[in-house]
Formats: sequence, C-alpha cells, structure tokens
Amino acid sequence: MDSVAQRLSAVGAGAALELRGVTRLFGALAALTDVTITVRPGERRAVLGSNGAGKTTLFNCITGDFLPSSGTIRFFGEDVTHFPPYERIRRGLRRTYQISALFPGLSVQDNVYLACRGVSRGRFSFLRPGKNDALMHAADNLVQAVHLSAVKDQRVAELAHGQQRQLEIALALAGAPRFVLFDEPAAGLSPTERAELIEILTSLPAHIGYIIIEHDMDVALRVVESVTMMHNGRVFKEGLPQEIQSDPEVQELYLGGGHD
Ligand SMILES: Nc1ncnc2c1ncn2[C@@H]1O[C@H](COP(=O)(O)OP(=O)(O)OP(=O)(O)O)[C@@H](O)[C@H]1O
Repeated sequence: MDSVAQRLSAVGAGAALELRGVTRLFGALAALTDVTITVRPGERRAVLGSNGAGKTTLFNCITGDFLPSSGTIRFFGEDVTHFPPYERIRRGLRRTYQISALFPGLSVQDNVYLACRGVSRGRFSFLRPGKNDALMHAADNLVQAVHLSAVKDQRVAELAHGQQRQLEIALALAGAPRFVLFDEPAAGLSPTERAELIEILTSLPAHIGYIIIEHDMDVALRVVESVTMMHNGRVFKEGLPQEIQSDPEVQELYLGGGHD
C-alpha cells in the first residue's frame, strides 16, 4: 500500500464531505449546477477551473456563507445543508480567504492565540492568558506547524507577504479542524514561498483533509491526491493529479489559452 492509501485507510471510511446535486442560482445565473462531489476523511483535493467556473461559490456553499438553491451537503455523515457557518465550524470545518483576515497590529503569536480562543469554549473569559494556558500551547504548536516560530513576536504588519499567508493557514487550523478549505493560498507568493507552502500543506496531520482552490497548478497538483475540474459551474472532470494534468480536454480548457 502506498503512503497516500495508508494515510486514507488510517482515518476511516465514509465521507468527510459529500455534495449531492448542489445548484446555486444568482437570479438567472447558475453559478453551480448539479455539483456532486465526495471527499473521504483525510483526503486532499484540488478544485481547478478558470475564472467564473464556480470554485468560490462552491466554497461558500460548503461553509454555509451561501445556501444552495437545491441539493444537499453532508459533513462527516451529517446533513449540514441548512446549518449556519458557525455550526459547521463547531463540527470541524474551516476555511481561508483570498482576502486577509489578520490583525496587522498584533504579533504572530497573538493572532494565532486569538484564533484558538475564538473557537474554544471559554472565549468570553476576560482573564489574561497564563503561561500554562492550554490555548497558548496550542498556539505555539500552530506557529511551529506553519514555520513561523522565528518571527512569532513580530507584528503581522512587518511580515513578508508569504509569511502572512502562512499565518492565515495557522488561523484556519485553530481548534483542531477535521477539514479545511484553502482559497488560493499560493496567490502572490515567490518561488521560495511556494516551496515553503507545499512543505507546510504536505506536513499537516494525516487526519486533516482539505480542498484547495489554486490557480498555480504546480502547487495544487503537488499537495493533493485527487482533482475536481470545474467548468461553467459544473464538475467537468475528476481524477488523479497526473490524469488531470495529461487530459487533452483539460489542457484545451484550462492549461491552454484563456486562463490568467
Ligand atoms: N454574489 C454573487 N452574485 C451574483 N453572481 C455571483 C455571485 N458570486 C458569484 N457570482 C457569479 O457566479 C459565477 C461563478 O463565480 P465564482 O466566483 O464562484 O467563480 P470562481 O471559479 O471562484 O472564479 P475566480 O477564479 O475568478 O475566483 C460567476 O459568473 C460569478 O460572476
């Protein structure tokens, strides 16, 4: 058994995420049409597609930011189609955004601490954090997981762009998620920063599955074991990274002209 198969078999059967016939209309425009996708626990999947393919709308439906016009969404077997976002967060779903949600005036460590606290039960306590605080410990681990220990006391505003993107990943990992949606984490990164991102994503704990929207195919295909290709709001193709990469129709549609 190869390492991917071993990892997936270790985290259990069933589906982490199951979309069945999800359609989302904006007036007369169908941003998603009859989208059916199943992602196993621990699986890492890329969602590719050119501008307007429906990728962000798909994320918004999974998180509960948008309700689907029809269809169902199950998260670890539970029907969450009509759950508000916080109920999905409580069940272990997280996302990152294309637009930064960091506190620029606070340190790296404080940003991560606040994220841990935000998803913990005692979030309304006004007590100052102590050294033995379990949340401080969790924040330390996350800072380390995204390779920011060396700059943990620096203000976010002083970080390089790539470090800020790494910090966003740490925030999404706060509170022990089971599944994360990464929205273009490589956008604007230098080649060195991209290599660091790949290292961070491939080193995440085995039980954490994710979907990554990523325009950079080099990054996307290196950090996933499956790919869903979307076009005009529909699932156009699904397969292994190497199958998608060498598929003539995908090349014509996506890798060829017309994509930014
Ligand atoms: N809130 C909205 N109101 C109206 N139309 C929307 C809304 N959000 C998305 N759309 C439309 O739905 C379609 C899919 O958009 P979406 O942002 O999901 O695509 P995408 O694949 O994420 O594109 P990109 O790569 O440019 O981010 C587009 O035609 C878009 O204009």
